[in-house]
Amino acid sequence: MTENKVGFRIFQHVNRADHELVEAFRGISSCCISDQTSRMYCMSQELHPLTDLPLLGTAITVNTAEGDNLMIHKAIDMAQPGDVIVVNAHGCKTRSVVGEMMVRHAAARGVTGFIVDGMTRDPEGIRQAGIPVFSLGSIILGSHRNGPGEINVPISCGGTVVMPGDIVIGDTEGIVVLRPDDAADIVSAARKKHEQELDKRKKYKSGAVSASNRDWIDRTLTEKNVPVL
Ligand SMILES: O=C([O-])CC(=O)C(=O)O
Ligand SMILES: [Mg+2]
Repeated sequence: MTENKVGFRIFQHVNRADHELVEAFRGISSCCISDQTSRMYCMSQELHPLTDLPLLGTAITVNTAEGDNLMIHKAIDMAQPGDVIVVNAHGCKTRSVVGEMMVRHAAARGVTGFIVDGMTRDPEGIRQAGIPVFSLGSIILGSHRNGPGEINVPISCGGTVVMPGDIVIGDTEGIVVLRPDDAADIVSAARKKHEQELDKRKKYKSGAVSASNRDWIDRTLTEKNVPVL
């Protein structure tokens, strides 16, 4: 029998979404992507963006003990360019688990963002570090470095399941998580919606009163027998 290491172990292999598929989402707003998932694959808005940079990449997942970042440090060293480090820190608000130096080190290794369901610190330094970071907030207290924790297991982050290799897309609106197998079905519809919105924006700016078809409103009200008194 092998020694039981459940809760304190590292999986190295990640089935990352194809680079081209990931890149196909670049520039599309997270809202337009979310709308193509029946609005079912978003993280909680409690995860705040510390920067206004867009986030895009494949997930490396970390399940870490409250207030401990040993496994996050290890994940930074294991990450490949294009990875986003997604951390379940169990919503712990009494201690940070990621700070500026970690973010800068990760960015230098090609990591494209962090999502931390827990606290970060050094908010100003993180804003200057050049990659997007989302967290529950900032706190001065630093992290322990003892474990336990796990790398590259399915995790919960922002109330959503994240699997290693998933596509994560974020901006100031929020964060969407996509299984690679679902992503191809979503991308063209999401881009179409995004482009329609850009077009409508132009029309509204130029003074067009009705840039979109409004028929559905009265149709729905009629279907529901809503009296207009
Ligand atoms: O050292 C840590 O654990 C967190 C931190 O403050 C940094 O990375 O700058
Ligand atoms: Mg620091």
